[in-house]
Amino acid sequence: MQPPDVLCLTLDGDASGIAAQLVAQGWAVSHARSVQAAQRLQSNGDFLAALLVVGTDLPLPSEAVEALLEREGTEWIALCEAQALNVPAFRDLVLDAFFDHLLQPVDGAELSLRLHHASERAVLRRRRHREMHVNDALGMEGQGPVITRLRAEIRKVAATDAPVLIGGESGSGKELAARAIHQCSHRASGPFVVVNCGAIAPTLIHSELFGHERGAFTGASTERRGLIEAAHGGTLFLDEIGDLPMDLQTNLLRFLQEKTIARVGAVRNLKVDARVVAASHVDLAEAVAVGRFREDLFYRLNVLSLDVQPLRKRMEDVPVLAQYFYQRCAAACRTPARGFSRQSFEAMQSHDWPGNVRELYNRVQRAVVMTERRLISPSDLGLQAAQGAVGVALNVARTAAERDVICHTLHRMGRNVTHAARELGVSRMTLYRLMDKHSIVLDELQRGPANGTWGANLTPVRTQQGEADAFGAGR
Ligand SMILES: Nc1ncnc2c1ncn2[C@@H]1O[C@H](COP(=O)(O)OP(=O)(O)OP(=O)(O)O)[C@@H](O)[C@H]1O
Repeated sequence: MQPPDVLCLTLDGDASGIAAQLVAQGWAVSHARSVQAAQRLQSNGDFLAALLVVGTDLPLPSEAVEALLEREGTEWIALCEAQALNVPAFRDLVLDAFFDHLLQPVDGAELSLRLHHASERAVLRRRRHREMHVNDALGMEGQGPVITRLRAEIRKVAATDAPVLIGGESGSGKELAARAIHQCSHRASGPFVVVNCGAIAPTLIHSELFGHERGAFTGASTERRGLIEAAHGGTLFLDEIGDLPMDLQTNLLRFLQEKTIARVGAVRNLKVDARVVAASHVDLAEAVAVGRFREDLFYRLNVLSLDVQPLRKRMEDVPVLAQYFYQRCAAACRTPARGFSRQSFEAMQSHDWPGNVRELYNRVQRAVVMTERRLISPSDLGLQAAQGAVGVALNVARTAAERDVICHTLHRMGRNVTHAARELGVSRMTLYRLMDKHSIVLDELQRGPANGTWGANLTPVRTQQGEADAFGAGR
């Protein structure tokens, strides 16, 4: 087994004795004698635990040390003389930024034990960071204000158990929003059952939803659990709720009020614990007004409501969604395509997307499968090339350019963050923040750019040349 790595930074004095003790305890010690050297080691290695050995030269060069300590994923232990803790600035730093501290002279076994604890803590922190990152987007791509607000609303409604009614045009992402509510809720480990009320034959829908007992009707040779029961402990997603026949609306209302159902042909009721999330692309208030939907059920379902906006009202998300779908499709099939042409992005920006996100997905999927080009063209997408200068929003272009420059510089500097930061004229901390913002992972830069560009989250930027100017998707 590989010995665990520890970074040991000594700012003054001699720590060779401590390093020797750690080696004797089975640690692989990377020793640095300056903050810069420690930063270099940290950029090239992966340390769960690190040790700062402090002598008498206090206070420390605070900004540089703080930047080092702030780096996500490493837990630090301070090793100092007792009187060092009388220096208020150092004492505060120890309290605020270190996992633990030990006083000199130190016992090697004790130090090793604390470093193991620190490593375990770093593993936990990294896991939480990863999970938060995954949960951040709730599986919903897009960075614009509309989708950001929707994600915030989803988190709020997920914290309750009340019914939710989701409105929005077909293909806009209502089911995805319902899944996100389920996944953010305390029911996440339970089932998520989807019922498309418009797709089940009226003669079957009652027994599909509520189940039936044996012999309840001709052909019911065995008892059967319905979809509501199948959602016990989880979430029942009723899509196209406006298509539910009137008599079943009454039964559903009873379920919402009493949390019990009766299977067809049953003599007793069953208790079912399922949260109901319903969606409709028709205006249910209007359906109520014309007598096609029960008013009491509407109010019962509409306790909390979410509106998923059509794609044409959040065009800033189109490039991000297109890249996301491209990557998904390209990973699943052989395609010569390496990204979209500039004209494609322009054509996507001028299209009205009546079929919303589903239409965008279908167009990209078709293009990835069918194209014979390196860069997907508007015709591959089945779109007209945009007329005139339809551009990409300036902020979108800026973001893409910023990411590209950072990736290129890090790659050129052998993924050394310190050198790249110097080259870019920013501090290391700023560079780390920017890498975080653009989801840049150092390891992934090893392979180099596809088509000379770093595409993962890139969106188009206008250049002077023709169709060949585009961002690849960085596969
Ligand atoms: N923000 C998003 N990020 C990634 N994929 C999305 C996003 N929004 C929608 N999609 C995808 O678009 C497709 C349509 O979404 P969804 O089925 O949720 O729409 P819907 O509004 O429920 O449609 P319908 O009304 O026809 O049932 C799905 O493949 C879904 O995964």
